[in-house]
Amino acid sequence: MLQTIEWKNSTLWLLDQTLLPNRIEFIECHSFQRVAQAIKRLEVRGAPAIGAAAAFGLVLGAKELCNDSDFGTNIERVAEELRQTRPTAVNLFWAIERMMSIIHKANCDKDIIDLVKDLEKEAISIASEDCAINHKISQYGAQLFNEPVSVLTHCNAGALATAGFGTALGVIRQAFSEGKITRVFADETRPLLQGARLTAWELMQENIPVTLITDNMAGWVMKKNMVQAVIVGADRITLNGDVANKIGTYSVAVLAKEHKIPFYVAAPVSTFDFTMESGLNIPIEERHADEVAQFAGVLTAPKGVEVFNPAFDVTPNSLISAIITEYGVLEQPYHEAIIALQQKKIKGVL
Ligand SMILES: CSC[C@H]1O[C@H](OP(=O)(O)O)[C@H](O)[C@@H]1O
Repeated sequence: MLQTIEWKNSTLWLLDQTLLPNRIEFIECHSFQRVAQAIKRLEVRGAPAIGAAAAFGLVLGAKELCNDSDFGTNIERVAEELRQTRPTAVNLFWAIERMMSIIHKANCDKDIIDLVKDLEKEAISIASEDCAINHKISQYGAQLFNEPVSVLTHCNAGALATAGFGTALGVIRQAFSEGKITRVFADETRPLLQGARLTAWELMQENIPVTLITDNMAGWVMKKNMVQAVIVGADRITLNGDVANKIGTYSVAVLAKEHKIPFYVAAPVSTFDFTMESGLNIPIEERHADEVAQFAGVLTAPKGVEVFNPAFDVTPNSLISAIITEYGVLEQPYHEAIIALQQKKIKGVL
């Protein structure tokens, strides 16, 4: 499995996901600005992956500020520039907050060089923990399947979207290894085709049977009983269990309800926003019109046409059969289960 993110010799290497599946190239990041640019461009993407990338971006920023007389002020500027990259995935803010807490807890006379070493260790922990978390999510998720089934997934919530192994695709990998999932139907996921370019590619690397479909085929595939479950990732989950995920997820959830197919969400606790009651207030990133009106630089719509290009939508908790986390599977009523998760986190039990 290719490394989505690698910290080597104080340099962050990112697999350039905009070039997949045709080219495998890595971006060498020596500055936090280059990391911020990679997040904005989706050269690195996926909620856990952008959180880990931002954490290393902060390390790069701190190293640049080692001899800065106003380190405290300027590292905040680095954090803010990284926060501004993408608004929806809460993992980005969670990771930046976790890194900044290392700085805020350091006493004033701590040597900056030592502080940078602490930050580097924290970023490495965020990435390595994510891998372990993915495996826990995958084991819990695989237990939801008792007989061989085909599943549908949307976008890419795989190793490419995390620091390794994946959330929704992690469950698929684990369930496939146990003979419980026999085929995956991957929505191409317009406009940026994370399903066609990334999910189909990831699964084919491991000989997991995958059938690529266009987004508008999902309903018919369900109607024809070609899939028996849906599993997707998440970018932000609120206290009541509403889920923000790639645009088109809400439509898939409505179709799954109509066809009485279970709709599962797989996500680490770092994707939960414990400050937000419901999905009503989740900021939805809107991206450039060209992503919709062009393909590979070729106009596929009249020049100048008005475009609405939200990168995410929100699925209400009522459409979600279960939320799979590294601490187990949450079921309705989600508010109680998520508050309990929050209490354990506060007590340090998690
Ligand atoms: C485990 S990744 C979660 C999530 O992130 C993706 O969005 P993007 O490709 O724009 O970063 C997609 O919504 C995945 O499901």
